[in-house]
Amino acid sequence: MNLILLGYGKMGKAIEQIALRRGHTIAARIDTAAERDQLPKGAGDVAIEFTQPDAAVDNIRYCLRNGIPVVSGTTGWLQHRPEIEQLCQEQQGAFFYASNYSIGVNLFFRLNRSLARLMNAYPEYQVEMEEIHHTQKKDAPSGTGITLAEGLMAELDRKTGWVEGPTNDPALIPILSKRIDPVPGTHTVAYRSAIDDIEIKHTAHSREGFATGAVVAAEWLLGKQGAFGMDDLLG
Ligand SMILES: NC(=O)C1=CN([C@@H]2O[C@H](COP(=O)(O)OP(=O)(O)OC[C@H]3O[C@@H](n4cnc5c(N)ncnc54)[C@H](OP(=O)(O)O)[C@@H]3O)[C@@H](O)[C@H]2O)C=CC1
Ligand SMILES: O=C(O)C1=N[C@H](C(=O)O)C[C@H](O)C1
Repeated sequence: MNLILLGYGKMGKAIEQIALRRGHTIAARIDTAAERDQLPKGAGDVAIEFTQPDAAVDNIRYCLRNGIPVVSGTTGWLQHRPEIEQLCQEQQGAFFYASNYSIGVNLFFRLNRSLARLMNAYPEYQVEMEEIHHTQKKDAPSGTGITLAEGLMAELDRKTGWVEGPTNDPALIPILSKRIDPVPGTHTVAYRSAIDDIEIKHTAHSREGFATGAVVAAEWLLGKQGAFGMDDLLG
């Protein structure tokens, strides 16, 4: 495949390394909307979009309107997801999104939901979450943290929402965000009682897992039509 990298920052560069290793080529490395708008028609087979919260929606719209299948990993814009999915349908386009592309985190998402189902029977445990990332991260809480909270809300009857920071509201899941260099991404879900604590934790050692997952998603998306996520890819 010939890949358009929309966003050539930390993730764009990590994705380039993995893509080249897997035999793909790079059609363009884009860091601004102006550069993107100068792309010739048919410049690449798939775009991989890792930019920033205020740029993602415009980039994804551009791809869908120009018939470019797009894999996005940018976090912090998902309030616009229904609009993007509608545009994808109207344009008969191809769109793939994951808040986290690493296999390990996607296993962790499933473990989180299973543990939450189990904990319905044990109301004496209070659940809380922590996410730690490098200081350049623009959004908080992390997209992965929000996906974990949504998993808890879907399975744990006593939780109806989440909040950033501590809370005394028993219906809300507190998510604590810490920014420490050079952490690529660490997420913990903890159940605490007066007697003991149970914690599950995912620690990324580098960006390799995120980048590999994004390239695999691009390979998988080529030739498909619709809006997809990691559960479609992993089965
Ligand atoms: N889903 C997942 O698995 C993962 C998601 N992420 C998410 O991916 C995003 C990017 O992360 P990261 O690479 O670390 O961030 P960086 O800040 O390192 O890179 C972002 C890049 O996007 C560029 N950019 C800014 N605006 C535009 C635009 N309009 N069009 C094209 N490019 C643009 C920036 O250029 P400039 O610096 O010149 O402004 C920069 O090079 C974040 O939202 C992060 O949360 C990160 C890791 C994994
Ligand atoms: O900004 C990052 O770096 C990361 N962002 C994603 C998120 O917000 O969950 C995924 C990963 O944790 C790294």
